[in-house]
Amino acid sequence: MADNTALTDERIPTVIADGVDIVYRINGTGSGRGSATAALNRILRPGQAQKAAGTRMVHAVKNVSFVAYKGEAVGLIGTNGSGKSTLLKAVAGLLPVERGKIYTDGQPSLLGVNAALMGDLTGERNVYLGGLAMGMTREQIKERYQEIVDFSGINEKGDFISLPMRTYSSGMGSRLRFSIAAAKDHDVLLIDEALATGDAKFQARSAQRIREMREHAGTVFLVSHSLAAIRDTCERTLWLERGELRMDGPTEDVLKEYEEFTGGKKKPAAAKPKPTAA
Ligand SMILES: Nc1ncnc2c1ncn2[C@@H]1O[C@H](COP(=O)(O)OP(=O)(O)OP(=O)(O)O)[C@@H](O)[C@H]1O
Repeated sequence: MADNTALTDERIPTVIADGVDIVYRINGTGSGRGSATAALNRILRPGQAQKAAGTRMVHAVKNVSFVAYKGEAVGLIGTNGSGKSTLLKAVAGLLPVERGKIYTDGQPSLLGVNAALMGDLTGERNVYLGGLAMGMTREQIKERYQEIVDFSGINEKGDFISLPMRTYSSGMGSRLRFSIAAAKDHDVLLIDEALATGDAKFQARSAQRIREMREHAGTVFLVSHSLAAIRDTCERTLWLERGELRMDGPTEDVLKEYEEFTGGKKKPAAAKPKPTAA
């Protein structure tokens, strides 16, 4: 019999980012930007017109490299505008890279985009729509429908699932989106802030579901400003700052540095004198 022990111990890479740069180009930041002549110029003389129209470039992600493995939950943190969502969109294949390469094993699903839900439809219709968008069959969705609704907790306070989704609070909307996405096992699941809007009970439930998804399938990426959600869910964290990968390591180590950087957890200050009773 063949000895597979060496193979089972091997870590399987699911996402490889190799020296990735992502640049946004914003047209029409110069003078005459709105005119038809400027638009025609842009088509006929792209090089010249780019200058005249004042095309601005935003270098959102700079030379980022990492390897994520099967069974890992990876947190992505950084201050506002540091490039987290941009990097996630590129991993999902929704944004082109300027330089470098991103390799993925399987189809990554970006939560909230794959579940392309519609505000005018009821929650129930959206469960079907989101399920179909993720490649589930009508029968599979029917089978899991009650489980999805129960997990979302949408109906805990009344029959909300039969109301249009636009009537939901932002927390209710993101709970339903997460529940739909979580109904399927994903090769690579990318979650952008989805947990931050749910209440504490839902956050605990979704953290548990992410752990299950990691066991059953591939890799989970979680972008969040909630360091508690990152701590609960991810054992490894990437810290992006101004588009650069500043740190990649065990969550506790990275969060410690990050908290010091953002001033979230300062070193204990010298004790203030207690006010004396008058
Ligand atoms: N569609 C876009 N067009 C042009 N520039 C963009 C676009 N989206 C993002 N950017 C720029 O790219 C940079 C990174 O933005 P990104 O949304 O990836 O950051 P983030 O870390 O996810 O921020 P936040 O924590 O605030 O959500 C920012 O400077 C932002 O202005």
